[in-house]
Amino acid sequence: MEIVLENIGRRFNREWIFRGISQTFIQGDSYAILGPNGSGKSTFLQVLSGSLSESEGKITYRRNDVEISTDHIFHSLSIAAPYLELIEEFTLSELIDFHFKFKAYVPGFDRGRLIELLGFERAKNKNIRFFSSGMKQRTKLALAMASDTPVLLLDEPTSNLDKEGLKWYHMLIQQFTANRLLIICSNQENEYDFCGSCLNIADYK
Ligand SMILES: Nc1ncnc2c1ncn2[C@@H]1O[C@H](COP(=O)(O)OP(=O)(O)OP(=O)(O)O)[C@@H](O)[C@H]1O
Repeated sequence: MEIVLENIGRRFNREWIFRGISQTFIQGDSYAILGPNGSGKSTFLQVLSGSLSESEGKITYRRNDVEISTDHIFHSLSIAAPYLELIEEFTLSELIDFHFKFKAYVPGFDRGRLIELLGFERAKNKNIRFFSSGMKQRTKLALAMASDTPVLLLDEPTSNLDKEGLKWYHMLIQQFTANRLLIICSNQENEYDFCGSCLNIADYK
């Protein structure tokens, strides 16, 4: 899988958030999207994922040399981001089953193993509404990691995680990201210091 950006720009009304980004993202590599608060990292990730349109330029998604349209790219992506809410009315077990109606598990995984990975055996029948913010963040990360997609997009992956959570996040990165295209939006070095390339969104104003 590769994502090719040619001269991409996005504006809201008259304000350009970024312009002139040309970059090829290749499966098997990891990339950090950097920049201070409000610089446009999340906007960039949403454009990259096809959930927000670009204002100028061109994005091409290709898998095994076959082009994928923006309308179908969702199937190839997993996203964990603060603005993507979990369904609060579901229990953890229900949420997992719902999520995996739309995505396949990575080989060897199922609901039980995912709950084990989360360490939430005692919370599996608890409504998401009653989860702490850290528990919700762990859940978002685990759902994305355990989905069998070539592309993994993470926005502020360790927000609300404690020290143990940070270690757990690094374990997930080790276990689940080999041979995938990993893109992380961050302004915290310990979230992305293993990434092979960095792109600073503030350079594209
Ligand atoms: N729907 C929108 N309409 C107008 N402006 C928007 C919209 N969404 C985002 N913006 C603006 O785009 C800019 C970039 O926001 P964005 O959330 O992408 O930044 P960020 O780098 O992810 O920030 P943070 O690190 O704080 O999460 C901000 O000035 C924000 O106000």
